[in-house]
Amino acid sequence: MQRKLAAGNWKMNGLGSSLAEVSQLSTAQPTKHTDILICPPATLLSRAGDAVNDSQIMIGGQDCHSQTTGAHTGDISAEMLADAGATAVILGHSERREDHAESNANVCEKTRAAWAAGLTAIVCLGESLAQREDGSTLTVVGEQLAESVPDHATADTLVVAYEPIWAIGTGKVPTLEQIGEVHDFMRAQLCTRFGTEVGAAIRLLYGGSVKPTNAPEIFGVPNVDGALVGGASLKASDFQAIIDALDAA
Ligand SMILES: O=C(CO)COP(=O)(O)O
Repeated sequence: MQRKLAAGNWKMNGLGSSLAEVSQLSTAQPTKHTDILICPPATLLSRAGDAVNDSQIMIGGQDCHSQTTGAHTGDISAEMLADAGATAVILGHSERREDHAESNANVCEKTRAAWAAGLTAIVCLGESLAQREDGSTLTVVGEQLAESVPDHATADTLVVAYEPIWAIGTGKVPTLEQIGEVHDFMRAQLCTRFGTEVGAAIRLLYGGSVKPTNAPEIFGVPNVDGALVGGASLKASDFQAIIDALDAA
């Protein structure tokens, strides 16, 4: 059985003092079938790597450039993330798509760069509130999935995160039926494109206001293989409760 994944996206939060939260997580009992990933800001990557110690916790980036080196002031390549100890990178988060005008094509190029550096790409998708309300959720998600993910994905190199934009940081969560509908749809699309074996094994994360209180029911939805957690990943006790709920699901 494919392992589940609890991924924490710290976004633009965290100073050296925040590493105490990572150290706290690193002392927990090993999970049975759940991988744990923390994606701190780039400034903390190598120190977070030190703080996870020899625990099972992995470290990831929040974005990478599509090129390996060059004149791109302020950007970070996938190779640099790997060099700093990352094993994965979040790509195409809605905040990147919005703040930096990232298109599906950009995300696709970045995913190729991540793979070339040996990183697992966590490709994010999700509809806006207007798109949810006008009934175009599956069209939008289907197009993002088709265009943001390059050919030749495998279960080791690709994770897909469904994050409805209107659920991020708002405390609003789709109904379990709505989450299930999108996850079933993404699963079917991945199976059609990459074959049943690969498509069934690619992990599908839900993200958007996941908290210790709602995690158990969300993890009970078929085709939800984990979570991409923002705010609740900043506090070790909250993130640990989400990890525990996933490991028990
Ligand atoms: O954007 C998210 C994770 O990438 C979700 O953020 P919140 O968990 O804070 O809603």
